[in-house]
Amino acid sequence: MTLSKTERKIIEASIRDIKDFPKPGIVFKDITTLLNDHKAYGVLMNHLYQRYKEYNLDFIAGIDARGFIFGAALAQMLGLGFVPIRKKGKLPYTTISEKYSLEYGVDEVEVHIDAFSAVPNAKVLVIDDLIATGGTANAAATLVNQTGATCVEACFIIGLSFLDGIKKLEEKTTVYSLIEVN
Ligand SMILES: O=P(O)(O)OC[C@H]1O[C@H](OP(=O)(O)OP(=O)(O)O)[C@H](O)[C@@H]1O
Ligand SMILES: Nc1ncnc2[nH]cnc12
Repeated sequence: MTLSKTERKIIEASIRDIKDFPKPGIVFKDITTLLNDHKAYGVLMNHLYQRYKEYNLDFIAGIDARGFIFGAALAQMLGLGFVPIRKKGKLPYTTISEKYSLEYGVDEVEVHIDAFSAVPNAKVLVIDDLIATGGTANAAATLVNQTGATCVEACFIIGLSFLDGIKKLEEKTTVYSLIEVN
């Protein structure tokens, strides 16, 4: 199930473009306006629910920080557990971690080693608000797979398809992005 034209229009209209943030030449896709728009947020969450109720998922894993907002709400709607994939140094229990490249330098994400252990061979959806270079999502999918679970799909509200993040991630898992920005 994919987004209808009407659903796409409502969601797209609720996302605000901020030019030259955080630096000149970047158009920042601001999802705070989507979250503030009850109708658009509802259309989005209902679409995600309708799509993923067919997937027989075991967990939703959200990426720090904006992926938590969509991931935790979706997990609750689907009756599934939510797992946070966090930036380094935030999780209290034993973790596994994965480094990834940013435009400048490196960063690292972590997950609790037992996050998916309640279900053997768990099927996991990774979710975030946006994919740009794909470094963050790639590291998240790698972590999920390293725990013994499987990342069956990675979902993004916005995909910056002028970068090759989606293409790279598709080598590892199925990718679904609702709004593609060229
Ligand atoms: O595809 P990439 O090039 O890896 O970039 C995408 C990531 O960047 C943003 O998060 P950010 O690291 O800014 O953290 P935040 O959600 O805490 O703002 C966004 O929410 C994604 O997680
Ligand atoms: N253009 C963008 N807008 C919002 N979040 C981002 N993360 C990486 N690139 C981004």
